[in-house]
Order: sequence, then structure tokens, then C-alpha cells
Amino acid sequence: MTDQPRLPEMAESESELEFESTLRPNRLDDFIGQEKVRKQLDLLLRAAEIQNRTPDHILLAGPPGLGKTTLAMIVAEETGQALRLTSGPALQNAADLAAVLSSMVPGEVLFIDEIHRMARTAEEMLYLAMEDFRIDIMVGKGAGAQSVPLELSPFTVVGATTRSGLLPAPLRDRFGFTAHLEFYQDEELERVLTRTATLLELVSEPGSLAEIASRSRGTPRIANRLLRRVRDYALVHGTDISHEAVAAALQLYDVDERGLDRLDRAVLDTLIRRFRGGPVGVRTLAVTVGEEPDTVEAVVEPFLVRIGMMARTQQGRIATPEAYEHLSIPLPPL
Ligand SMILES: Nc1ncnc2c1ncn2[C@@H]1O[C@H](COP(=O)(O)OP(=O)(O)OP(=O)(O)O)[C@@H](O)[C@H]1O
Repeated sequence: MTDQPRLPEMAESESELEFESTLRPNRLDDFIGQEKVRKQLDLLLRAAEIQNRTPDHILLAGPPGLGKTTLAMIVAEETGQALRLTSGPALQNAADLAAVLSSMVPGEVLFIDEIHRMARTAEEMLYLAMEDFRIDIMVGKGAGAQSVPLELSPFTVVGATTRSGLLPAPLRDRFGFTAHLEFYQDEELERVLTRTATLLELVSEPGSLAEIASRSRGTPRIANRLLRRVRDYALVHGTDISHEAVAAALQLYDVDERGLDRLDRAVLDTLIRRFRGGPVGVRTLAVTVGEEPDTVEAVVEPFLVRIGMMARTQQGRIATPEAYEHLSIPLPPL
């Protein structure tokens, strides 16, 4: 995936993914934060249960690492149904989707990550499948090709997207419920970290998890990853999760006291020094720092805007006085 949040120099390794999956809460009650979304989902699932039908299709929108995959898994767990995982980039044509849909068991939850990256032909097939639980399959080739209807058992699509604006309206309309996931408050991230520390049997100094939480960009995935790096440090230096271990490990990984990493600082630095504080388009910024535009758009920009260091204007992105101050660059004269 191109738009994953990351620690600098840290690829999303197998062990990283395994680590994440062991930390996923599997019931709605154990899912921390996102109060409103939890209540909305709870209602939707309970109503479906009372009516003995599959829940409406669900779209989860929000930046990476806020818990979309986790929520999809929770929907399957709470409804007692099987879960099938796929992603937009894996559905490059209608046949890819037909293969998935035709092999599903009744009631199954189909999770489509990065649903905005699905091929158009697959998208069109999905409209029909979501609405009528039916697809048309092309059999044969050329003049002899025939469209054969295939009835499907009812199922629930859980779509996840970091870019809901890119979803075509007909697809968006097929979802009975869209949940907009918000960045987490520091106090909520501290609860995520306390849960993780308990699962990993870590001993932490009072306040040290709060310190990690405040540098985690409002994102549980990042909080857990930072804790893992601090745990490494503590292990090697024979300490607990102490304030000293937090400070030293995060410094080593270039995560500053506001949670900005190297890429965030590079983007701000470029915006200020190269483009005189803006306005400049986000794609131009991405190209200038040598990063994927998707990453800058989905990961860097939302965070910098949220902490007030970048602002969006009609002409492009601008650096705020807070950004100058953070990078210790004098503000230009008015
Ligand atoms: N509310 C939460 N409570 C506890 N842990 C959470 C919560 N949200 C996310 N996590 C943890 O953060 C990690 C990332 O979550 P998840 O993979 O669900 O994010 P995502 O939004 O699907 O990200 P992406 O879109 O990049 O795949 C997982 O280890 C998960 O357990």
C-alpha cells in the first residue's frame, strides 16, 4: 500500500503486520474511542440481528491506521459471520470480483480495503451485487459471448477508503452507512497503549505512555509502532518503558516532540524555503520532496493541517506561523 503511515525508514514488514493483528480488539466494546461510530455500528448490527437479515453495507472513511480493518473484523465477529478480505488494487477487472463473489458463503462479510482503487468494470459489477445480490457473468468470447446471470446469497460489503471523495456517487450510494473515522485524542491513544502494554506484558513508568500517545499523530497504528520501538530500546538497555527510553528511542527514529517525522518536516521545510510558505499544490510539494502524492495527501497533509502547521486555501497549501516556529525559521516580513 502506498498511503500507509510509517516511521521513517520502516517498511511494513511481515512481523509488523503480525504484531498489528495480535493487537486488534475483536469486539465493539473493546474498540477504543470513535464513540459515535461505535454507537452507530452497534445500532446497525443489532437492528439487522432483530430482523434476521445481513447488515447494510458499510463504508469506513478516514486516514490510514485509525482502525478500518479492525472494525471490519469486528463486524464479522459481532455478527458471527465469515470474513473475506480483499482490496481495490486486487480487483483489476470484473472477473477478479466475480471470482470472489461467486465463492462467498451466505452472510459473509466482504472487506474491500482501498475500495477507491478498484477497476471501473469491477465497480459496475459491485453496484449490482450490492443492490440485488446478483451479477452477470460473461461466458465465452467474441461473437459467441453470453451474459449469464448468477444469483448470490446476501452478504455485507465493508469498504474502506482513505479518499472517500474519489468514490463515484453510485458506489457511495450503495452503502447504507458511512462512518467517518476521526483522529484519536491523546487520552484515547493512551488507553490504546495501556491495552497494548498489558498484552505485551510491559512495565511502564507513569506518564511514559501518555508521552508516546502525544507523539502518535492521533493514530493507533503509529502509537503501537512507537511503543514497539521504545520496547526495543528498553529491552536492549535493560529498562522499563521509562521517560528516558521514550525520549531516546523516538529521537533515534526522528520523531519529534509534536510527533512530526522526517517526511513531515521535509514537506514543511520545502513549503517554507522553496515555495516561500506557499500557496503551492500538494502534488508539487510531494514531487519536490520525492514522495508519492498519495502519501502526502492521505497521511502528511491531514496531520499537519490538524495540528495547525499547514492550511488549505483555494490556491494551494500554505505554512502557518506555527510551522515557522516549529522549524525555527524566522517569519518573513509582512
Ligand atoms: N480503536 C482502537 N482501539 C485499539 N486498537 C486500535 C484501534 N484502532 C486501531 N487499532 C490498532 O491499530 C492498528 C491499525 O489498525 P487498522 O489496521 O484497523 O487500521 P486501518 O484504518 O485499517 O489502516 P489502513 O487503512 O492503513 O489499513 C491495529 O493494530 C489495531 O489493533
